[in-house]
Amino acid sequence: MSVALGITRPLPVRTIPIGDPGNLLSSLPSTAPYAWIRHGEGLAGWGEAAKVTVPPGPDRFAWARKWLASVFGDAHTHGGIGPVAFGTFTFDETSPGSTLVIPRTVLARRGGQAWITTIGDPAPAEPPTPITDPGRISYGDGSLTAPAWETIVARASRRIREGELEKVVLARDLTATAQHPIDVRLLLTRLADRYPDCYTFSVAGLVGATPELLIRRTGQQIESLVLAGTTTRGTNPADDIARGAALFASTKDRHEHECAIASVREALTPLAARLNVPDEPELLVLPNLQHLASHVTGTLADGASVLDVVAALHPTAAVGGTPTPTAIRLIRELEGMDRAGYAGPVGWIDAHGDGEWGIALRSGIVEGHRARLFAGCGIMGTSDPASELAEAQTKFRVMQYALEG
Ligand SMILES: C=C(O[C@H]1C=CC=C(C(=O)O)[C@@H]1O)C(=O)O
Repeated sequence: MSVALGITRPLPVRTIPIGDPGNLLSSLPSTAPYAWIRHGEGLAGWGEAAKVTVPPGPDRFAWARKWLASVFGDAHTHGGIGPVAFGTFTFDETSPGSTLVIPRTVLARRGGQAWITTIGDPAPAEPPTPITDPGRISYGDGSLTAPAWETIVARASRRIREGELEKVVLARDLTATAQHPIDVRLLLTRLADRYPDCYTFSVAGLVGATPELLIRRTGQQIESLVLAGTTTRGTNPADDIARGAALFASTKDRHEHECAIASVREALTPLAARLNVPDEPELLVLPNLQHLASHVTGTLADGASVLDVVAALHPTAAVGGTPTPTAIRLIRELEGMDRAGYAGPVGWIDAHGDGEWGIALRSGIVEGHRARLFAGCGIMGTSDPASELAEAQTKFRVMQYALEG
């Protein structure tokens, strides 16, 4: 565990409204950029006023909350977006690497208004260095080859048919090696341009564009976008519509989605004074895929922070399975890898306990010349391993596009 950087408490914070800052990403430095962007709004941060590695274990979210309370103190802001912590939590509570960072500078835009928050003496404004290209990218298998992954999908599917569990989400990883160091800002720019409906993020080396909002808290209001059930885009508009309709009609995908919804409903019910879960999913159409999606809204019963809600929700059956403990055991048994931050909560929290956290899908861990990319699929008793592999390959394309353009 490390608490960096001798910060004074309360934090010497200053938030000021500013004019249009343009593209938030264009202010980021190449080293350790922090970002959370959707439709050009969100946060870009740099510098580290405080940073901590959260110890693994069942109490990690409570530990993180305590740390945040001690660092934020009463650094509240009135109006605008003040100091925030960006965070990434590993998928598996026993895995190391969950991290919280309070950047020294945060540029924020919400509802067309913008603010800059600085902690301590503002760092001298250095013009960001030009974004660089990583050159040629070569890929390799991660923990399992494609055929070996198909084998574990078949095994999981059989275990489901035998009645051990209802659903499990299995993932695999690919390694990417670039000719030159990978500039995270290039990945962010490509992702934000191509996937404006997704949350493009960069937190402590974990980079991606996720369509899945685990939870947003704004005061007492909460929102979640639950995704599970996937098909590809069509080759023409009629084909696109036909594939979407087939997804809606697919018993396998509807059941897969219902598992994810049930896990979210179960986690939120004890925390909510009011909860609205739609009876039917909608279709979320992304540039590469279509998902069954349910927009869940509610009001919190008491002062739970966004991180308390994250703690209650993670892992949903969109990334774990049903029942959760059996699915987690099967994931540990079959995948043969540490998911690290992939499929874990990623996002930000402010000093009031508001914030937005996604599930870190369509993502990779980037370091120097190398990246480790992840993709997974919900496996049911009727899953066809070859189709699940094809779905995972399409999901990898998001980060492959970010790397290659
Ligand atoms: C696990 C992933 O996606 C999840 C979210 C949406 C749809 C999913 C599916 O249809 O399998 C997955 O549950 C991933 O993108 O790596």
